[in-house]
Amino acid sequence: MSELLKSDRAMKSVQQELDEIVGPDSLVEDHHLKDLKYLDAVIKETCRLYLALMNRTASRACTVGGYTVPQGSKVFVNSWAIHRDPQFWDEPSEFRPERFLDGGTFDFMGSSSSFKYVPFGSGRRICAGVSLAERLLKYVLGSLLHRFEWRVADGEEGGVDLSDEFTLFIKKKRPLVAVPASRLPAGLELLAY
Ligand code: HEM
Repeated sequence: MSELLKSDRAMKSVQQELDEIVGPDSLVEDHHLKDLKYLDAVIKETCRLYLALMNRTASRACTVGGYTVPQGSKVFVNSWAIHRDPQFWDEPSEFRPERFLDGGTFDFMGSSSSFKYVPFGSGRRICAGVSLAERLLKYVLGSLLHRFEWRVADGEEGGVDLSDEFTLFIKKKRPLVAVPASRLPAGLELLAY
C-alpha cells in the first residue's frame, strides 16, 4: 500500500484493472483473482522488495559456492539480497510491478526462477501457507483498492516514508497512516459490510 501511494502510475493501473475485471457493480470475488494480473504483479513486486531472511541447518557438511559449510551450521538465506541483485533485476530498488508482467514465468515456488525469486522459500521446507497467503493477499489488497481511494493522512510529513528496520522481517520505521474514501455506489457499500 505504501509503494502504491508513492506511485500514481501503479495505483491507477491496479485500480483500472479492478474496474475492468470486477466492475463498479460488484465486489472482488474468488473467481476474479486469476484475471487480476496487474494486482498479482503488485504483490509479487512487494514480496521481492520487502521480505528478508530464511534459515536452515546443514544436516551434513557440504560445499556451496566454494565455501565449506560444516554439518550443524546455521545458514541464513538472504532473500533480501537475492531479490535486489542487479545481476538478475533491472533497477532492483525500483518498485516496478511491470517486471512480473513481461517476464511472466515467476511463481512463488523458487525453483521455477532458478532461485532468483524466493519470497516463500523453496524446496521441502517452502512456506506451508503459500497458496493461502497468495489468495488472501490478492483478495484483501484487491478489495481495499477496488472499494476505496486512498490518500496519505494529513499531517504525515513528507508523505509516505519507506524507511525500514532490517531484521528477520522488514518492518516500516514509521507506520503508514492512510485515509480511505469510498469509490463504490452507495448500495454496494452496504453489501460490503
Ligand atoms: C505473506 C505471507 C507469508 C510469507 C511471506 C511467508 C513466508 C515464509 C517463509 C519465507 C518461510 C520459510 C521457508 C523456507 O525456509 O524455505 C515460511 C515457512 C512457513 N510458513 Fe509461511 N509465509 C506466509 C504466510 C503463511 C501462512 C498464511 C501460513 C499458514 C497458514 C504459513 C505457514 C508456514 C509454515 C508452517 C512454515 C514452515 C514450513 C516448514 O518449515 O516446513 N505461512 N513462510
